[in-house]
Amino acid sequence: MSRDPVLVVYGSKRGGTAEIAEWIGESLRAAHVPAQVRAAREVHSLEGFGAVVLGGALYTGRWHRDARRFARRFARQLRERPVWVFASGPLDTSTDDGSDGNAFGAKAVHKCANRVDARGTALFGGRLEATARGFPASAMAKKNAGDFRDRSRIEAWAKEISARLG
Ligand SMILES: Cc1cc2nc3c(=O)[nH]c(=O)nc-3n(C[C@H](O)[C@H](O)[C@H](O)COP(=O)(O)O)c2cc1C
Repeated sequence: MSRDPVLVVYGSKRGGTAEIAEWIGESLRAAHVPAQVRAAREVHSLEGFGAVVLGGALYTGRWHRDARRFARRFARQLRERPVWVFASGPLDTSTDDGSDGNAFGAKAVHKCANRVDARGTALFGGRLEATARGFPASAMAKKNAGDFRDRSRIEAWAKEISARLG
């Protein structure tokens, strides 16, 4: 097994995707794979990391800017390492079967994943709190608030990663 830690990085606006990244980090460590979790915009080098899991929230059909920038900035280094990509978005259970479901923006995520030769890409449900402030989130929250992140599915995905790194 590679001794270098896995870097789990995320772009998140309202914290839901950041928490998914933490769950992934915890699952990797539980499988004896060292992992560090960071906000994508705070990472300035991939040196010392053996693999990367890059995730971002979906907003208006786009992957979070920090995730896109990270993929662009480190494209070459990412292609030299095992990489997995995820996105969190739909406020429903449509991705629970492993498909892209109603994830508006999934295409852009797959495109980015291809560019960095990702070994796997997963789309997860999102979370929008009923108390979300600011427009249009507050208006959306009136109809679509809820937590659609399936933690056990996310942990199973992380376990697959640890098995492939092992
Ligand atoms: C204004 C707004 C736009 C959104 N646009 C999309 C979208 O285009 N596609 C999608 O799948 N989810 C969309 N969502 C759902 C978010 O991706 C979901 O709430 C996600 O969990 C947010 O992650 P974060 O808490 O890490 O910011 C949108 C949510 C809001 C509030």
